[in-house]
Amino acid sequence: MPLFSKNKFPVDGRVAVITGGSQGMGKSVAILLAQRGAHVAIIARNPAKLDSALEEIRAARRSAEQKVFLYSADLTRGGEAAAALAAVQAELGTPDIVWTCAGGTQPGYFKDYSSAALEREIGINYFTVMHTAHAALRLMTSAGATEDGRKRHIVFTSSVLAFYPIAGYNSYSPAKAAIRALADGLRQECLLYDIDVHACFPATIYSPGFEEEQKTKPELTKILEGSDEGQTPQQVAEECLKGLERGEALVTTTLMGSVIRGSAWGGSPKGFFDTLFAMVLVLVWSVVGRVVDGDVVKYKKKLEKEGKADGK
Ligand SMILES: NC(=O)C1=CN([C@@H]2O[C@H](COP(=O)(O)OP(=O)(O)OC[C@H]3O[C@@H](n4cnc5c(N)ncnc54)[C@H](OP(=O)(O)O)[C@@H]3O)[C@@H](O)[C@H]2O)C=CC1
Ligand SMILES: CCCCCCCCCCCCCCCC(=O)[C@@H](N)CO
Repeated sequence: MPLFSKNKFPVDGRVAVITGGSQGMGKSVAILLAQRGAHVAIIARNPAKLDSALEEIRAARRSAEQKVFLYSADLTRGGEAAAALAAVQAELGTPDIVWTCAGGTQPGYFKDYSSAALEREIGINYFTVMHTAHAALRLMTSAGATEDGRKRHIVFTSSVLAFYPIAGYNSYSPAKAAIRALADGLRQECLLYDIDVHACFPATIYSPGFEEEQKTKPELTKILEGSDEGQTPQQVAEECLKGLERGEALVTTTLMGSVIRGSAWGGSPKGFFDTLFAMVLVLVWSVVGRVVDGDVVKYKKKLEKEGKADGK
């Protein structure tokens, strides 16, 4: 292996926990890590979906020595997250990698949600991540350093919407932005413990969750995200892993994702080209932001012609 390509995210022989590992991106991440030699535990609510995913993960293993495990829990509750991770520790050992993929949204116009629905979206997209990270960090820190001296990792799954929130996702993007903030702050704090913290920022993933989204997604939102080609869950898992292997703190999975992130780096760790990108994009966005807002105004005028209020 060339000198400068040292893998910063080895998974071989390590214990990896994936929340939301029963379908979509989470299942693809679990399969990919099993193919690379990890012991894999998945956590989600629905036991039947967990069962069938675990069979696929078991079949993907490189060797029969690799252990697999599932645990059904609602991670919006702190107690269940702690119990789930304790069960993984008892079965497979202290987690070396905890990767949160649980999340999801029912897109819509903000005013149309009930207050309870808005709270549910924050629960699914932020509380699950917060509780999982909290429980993981407690286990990891009380277990002390790893035997082989390799770092442990906490990986979050956010969305490009954390950097550029668009109309129709306002129940969801704020939680994804909160994940980005947690990743940056916790990364700094975890320098104390030799634990790396990362966040991944996919754009459209053609997952079962995405199929559900399409049922309530406003036409305007479909127009705004129309330029995004989308990726399969497998592609997203592979791109995330590549970024993690390069040692990136914030990982994007497409060029468009890097472009959107380029305008929003703030104090997050970045490389040389990322810095150049950021300098250029601050200028580019003064045009792009206006163009995209212009699309919304165009859509409004179209609706007015048709005598409709907001496209519904
Ligand atoms: N699809 C997309 O276009 C994009 C998605 N993302 C993000 O990527 C991640 C994966 O998305 P996607 O592949 O679409 O996922 P899916 O919506 O297809 O699957 C979501 C997974 O999370 C689990 N889950 C949901 N709620 C909870 C909960 N309260 N406790 C425990 N597990 C839970 C689900 O299982 P169960 O229901 O049984 O609990 C399922 O395994 C999400 O965080 C999503 O927000 C980011 C960018 C784009
Ligand atoms: C120069 C810059 C050009 C930028 C143009 C703007 C394009 C916006 C694309 C937004 C894509 C939204 C993906 C949503 C992913 C997601 O998280 C949901 N599907 C929820 O799961």
